[in-house]
Amino acid sequence: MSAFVTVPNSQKLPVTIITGFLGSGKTTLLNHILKNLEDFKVAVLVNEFGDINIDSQFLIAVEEDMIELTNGCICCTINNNLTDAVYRVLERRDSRRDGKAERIDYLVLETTGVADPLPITLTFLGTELRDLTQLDAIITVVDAETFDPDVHYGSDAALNQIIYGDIIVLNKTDQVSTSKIDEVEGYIHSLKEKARVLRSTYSQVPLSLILDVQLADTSIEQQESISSTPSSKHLQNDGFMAVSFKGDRPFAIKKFQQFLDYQLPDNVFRAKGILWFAESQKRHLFQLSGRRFTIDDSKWETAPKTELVLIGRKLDALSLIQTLNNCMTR
Ligand SMILES: Nc1nc2c(ncn2[C@@H]2O[C@H](COP(=O)(O)OP(=O)(O)OP(=O)(O)O)[C@@H](O)[C@H]2O)c(=O)[nH]1
Repeated sequence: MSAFVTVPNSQKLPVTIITGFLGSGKTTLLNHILKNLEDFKVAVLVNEFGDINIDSQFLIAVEEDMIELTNGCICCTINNNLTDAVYRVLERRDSRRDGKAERIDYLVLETTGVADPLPITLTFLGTELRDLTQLDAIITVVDAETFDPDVHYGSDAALNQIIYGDIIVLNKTDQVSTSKIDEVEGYIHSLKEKARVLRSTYSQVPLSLILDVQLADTSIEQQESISSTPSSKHLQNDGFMAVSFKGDRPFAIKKFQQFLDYQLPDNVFRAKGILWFAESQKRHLFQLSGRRFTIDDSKWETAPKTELVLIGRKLDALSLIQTLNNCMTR
């Protein structure tokens, strides 16, 4: 690491952090950026919560924990140590194994929905990464549909996501009335008076408003006392937990439907995964956020299997896994 020397601003790697509560639309925003950032080569850092990496299902080739995306950009998992992951990207930009330096123009980091952005921000502003990277902005995606002050005020991470967001993307506006959108925007302004709010559906915001905007408040580092030193080694989860389920037999559709209708505990805020149903030849991508879920079909590229992650507070992991086991065909 000490091989790096201080570099001029223009050579620092610009960094955008995407944060936001569970299921708000962060990966959707990341995909929007990757699809529309022509002529830029982006490195993406993803920090999945739970031990099954669902978000990387849209990725193609894997080289160690660095992944080449379909559009030539690269993606790297954080695996609990953010600083190391950033250095892996910087080292790759500096020189690759074949001796050729690689062009990387931008770094986008997607946090988990339960991450407090402050320690992550301080990792960029309060360590030697400050000399190698340029924090551009923290973008916070807020779900206009499931935004609930009780949940948000009960979670330091969720509150800090809004308070430290330089830009707030108020997403899923297709799911709610204008008055609810106004109400949520009112809450956001009550937490952060001068918040810049962009309303969106499917996180479709103009990239010129969110990237290379130089909005990051670099004084955060001075404002925060030494007591909140960057905990980049262990990203904290604010009381949330993830339960992972893998099934090597298919689910019976009816049983899984019953699970969703009657057995899914209220403290599950978010679930996502790949589902294998006995009654279908297809691979089903399952997304649940709040009480709403979607299932999209695609073709199996691998042997069929079920992989599901459920995220919430105080989950009874054993009972959830037992219930899901019972959804599988005998
Ligand atoms: N109706 C609607 N659905 C949306 C919108 N934006 C995202 N979604 C859906 O909401 C679900 C969650 O979106 P993601 O982008 O995966 O959310 P996330 O914030 O990355 O989720 P986690 O990282 O698991 O916390 C997916 O099924 C998306 O397709 C929107 O504006 N409207």
